[in-house]
Amino acid sequence: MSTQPRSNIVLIGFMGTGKTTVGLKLADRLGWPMIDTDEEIVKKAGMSIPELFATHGEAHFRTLEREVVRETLAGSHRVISTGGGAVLAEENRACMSERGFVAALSASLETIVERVKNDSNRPLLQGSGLEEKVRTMLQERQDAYRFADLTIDTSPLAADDIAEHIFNAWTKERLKREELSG
Ligand SMILES: Nc1ncnc2c1ncn2[C@@H]1O[C@H](COP(=O)(O)OP(=O)(O)OP(=O)(O)O)[C@@H](O)[C@H]1O
Ligand SMILES: O=C(O)C1=C[C@@H](O)[C@@H](O)[C@H](O)C1
Ligand SMILES: [Mg+2]
Repeated sequence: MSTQPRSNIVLIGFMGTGKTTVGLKLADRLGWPMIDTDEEIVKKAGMSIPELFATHGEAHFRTLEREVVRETLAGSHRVISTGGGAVLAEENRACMSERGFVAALSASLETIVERVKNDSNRPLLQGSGLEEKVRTMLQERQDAYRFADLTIDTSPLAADDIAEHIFNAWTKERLKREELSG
């Protein structure tokens, strides 16, 4: 891997917490490209995420996701917005921490339901009982997001302010690292 450690910013968090929306703003602020792992998977597979789940199953989706995480993090100076379940693989968490500054976006149950309820692009949330599905998955996954360098509750905040907050935290960490390395 490249000799530049942690030279990317990685956004993690549950579906609907705003990783794609905030990632675009942050990339704009930094003048870096923004890469969305879900979009890279769609390109690789040549089909949408719902089609991919329906045709090849979730396990195959997760295999492609691990490949895409590894490939995108091999680069530097990128904002990488990840799929909500990418953190479930230990291999992905290790790669994210090694290669990037990791910001976790969170949101209340009510906010998440409100943000995702009219979108049919998330196969794990289709069918009835959306609120119960989100509640269960949030509980199951809460520990997987804890390795982040920073966590922000996005429920009351505008995407621009979240991007600014991450930019400031990342700048602080970079200055500290530069000071330490002399
Ligand atoms: N801070 C915010 N305030 C209000 N609405 C927001 C905010 N962030 C995102 N949204 C809206 O919530 C919806 C989901 O956002 P987005 O697609 O960025 O989430 P995501 O974390 O990338 O989800 P996924 O894990 O499924 O890719 C979008 O309609 C977006 O416009
Ligand atoms: O939380 C998840 O497991 C997922 C989130 C989305 O971003 C997509 O990666 C896919 O729909 C699975
Ligand atoms: Mg997204």
